[in-house]
Amino acid sequence: MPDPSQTPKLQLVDVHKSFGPKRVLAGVNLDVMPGESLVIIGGSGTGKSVTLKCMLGILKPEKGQVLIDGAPLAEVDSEAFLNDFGMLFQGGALFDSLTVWQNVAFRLRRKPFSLSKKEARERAIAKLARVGLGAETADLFPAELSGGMQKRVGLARAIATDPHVIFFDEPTAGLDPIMAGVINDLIRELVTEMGATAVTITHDMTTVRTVADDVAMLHDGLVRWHGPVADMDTATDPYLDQFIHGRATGPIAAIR
Ligand SMILES: Nc1ncnc2c1ncn2[C@@H]1O[C@H](COP(=O)(O)OP(=O)(O)OP(=O)(O)O)[C@@H](O)[C@H]1O
Repeated sequence: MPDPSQTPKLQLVDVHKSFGPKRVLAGVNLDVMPGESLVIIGGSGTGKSVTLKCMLGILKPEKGQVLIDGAPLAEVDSEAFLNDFGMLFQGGALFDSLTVWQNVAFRLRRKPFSLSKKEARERAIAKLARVGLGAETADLFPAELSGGMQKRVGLARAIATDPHVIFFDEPTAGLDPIMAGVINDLIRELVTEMGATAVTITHDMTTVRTVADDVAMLHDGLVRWHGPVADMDTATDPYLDQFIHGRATGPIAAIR
């Protein structure tokens, strides 16, 4: 379990982000402790992806700060930061023209890792094995794989460099419920065994229950509820209650 006296690995402090007149984040505060798995939930368009992009430095907040290990993201060596994180993209985002092992090893062949082709292939095959894919998949192309296998390859790529921070963007999108369960279990196992800090965005409640230590719910530009996953079901917040039970009626308007 994370130690609360530690400096958070990632912090959003009063983050504001608008697009023209559209205010998306209106003062978001979030701490993610080292080794913690935070899952961010919220309805469509509530700003989960925008929050993730602010954490990654892809979007710049107009106001507020993103801190990495207590230092402002703007002052962190961005290359070192980027080299220490892994990401599972929604839909896999594999390179069609590269084989499975080349996809997994993509960053390993580049600086600062700079593995030889032989070392990179060996590492890729080991990571594929970790996500349940045999060496026979290494030389296939992504188009030859099922959606679930592609997701596993995406996971192998996300962990290829043994990162300390991993982001999962809608990890079960497009998967059937059984495959979604397999991927959720695998994510939880990997995050625990690597001791990594993980941030997942999803609206899949099964992902929340499998992957989260802590849950943060975004609504109307703010963190509406943040707490341990074990407290989620007994929390009295009506917005959280409506969301986690998928009720059509409640404070969240069903038509947005
Ligand atoms: N680059 C952009 N330019 C203009 N508007 C944007 C941009 N990025 C996001 N938005 C708007 O910000 C709002 C929040 O979008 P975001 O993608 O973060 O939502 P989300 O919670 O991830 O939704 P979903 O669950 O549907 O993926 C949306 O209204 C979206 O249209």
